[in-house]
Amino acid sequence: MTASLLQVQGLRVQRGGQAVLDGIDLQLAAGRWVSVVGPNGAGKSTLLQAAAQLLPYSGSVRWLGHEARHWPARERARTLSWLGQNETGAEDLLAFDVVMLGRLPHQDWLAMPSAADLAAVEQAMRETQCWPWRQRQLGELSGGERQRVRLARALAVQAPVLLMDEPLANLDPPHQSDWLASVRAHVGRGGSAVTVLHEITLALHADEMLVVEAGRIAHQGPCGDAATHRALEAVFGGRIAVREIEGQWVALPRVRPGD
Ligand SMILES: Nc1ncnc2c1ncn2[C@@H]1O[C@H](COP(=O)(O)OP(=O)(O)OP(=O)(O)O)[C@@H](O)[C@H]1O
Repeated sequence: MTASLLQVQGLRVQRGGQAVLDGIDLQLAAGRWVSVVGPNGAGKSTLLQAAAQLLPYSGSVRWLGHEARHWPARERARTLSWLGQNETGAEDLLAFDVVMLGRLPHQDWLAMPSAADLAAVEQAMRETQCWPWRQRQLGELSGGERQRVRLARALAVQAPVLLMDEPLANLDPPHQSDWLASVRAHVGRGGSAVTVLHEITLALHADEMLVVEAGRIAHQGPCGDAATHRALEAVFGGRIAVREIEGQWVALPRVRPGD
């Protein structure tokens, strides 16, 4: 039997006095990559943030069998690695120190980084190709370079679960491909990943897709399924068409629905 990654029941989240999510039920299996897609404002980030315990909610969220509310924070932080959308801050920290923040859940209070911490940071910075500028301040780096440092921070946690909201923001195509390879390798080692993506063609490389629309899960299914492609086209008002090109699923823009 496949292990459960996430079980959500009756998830309800209010923002600005409005119910943004109102009674979401969801089950995800472990050892897979799930991409979360949908129009602006649909509630994708809210879903990920509430599941990660970063927003107040009502209902039940269980990760790997743990009721998330009662899960000790340190254990949770070692298990769920979080990368938020448009993160800012830490601009005056060296890139190396930003990535080392990913090791906090493994470190004792005021302890020096261990050999394992240093190795994890170097490995993550090499994986996202930001090791050469480890001694530069985050604020001196370009948007894509900063994002690679933040990705390295998330990878340095060496958590079994990656939760990433818009991880490809500002990344050029080669680094987007490198990110795909990182996530695939993570899942190949038995890890799980849940990622919000606007790059639909890249999101179609995942194992499974959650299509979110107006605060509800409009569809959940394998990325290669025709039903998933129909749901995707519908949720974007027919403004994309999913086609197979050279063995890959690709989302083509449509100027007008039906073109
Ligand atoms: N801090 C906030 N205060 C009030 N309302 C908010 C807040 N953040 C988001 N919302 C609202 O919650 C709804 C869902 O927002 P959310 O960020 O989850 O959408 P999203 O699907 O991730 O969108 P996008 O694709 O634009 O990132 C939107 O209507 C948004 O306006």
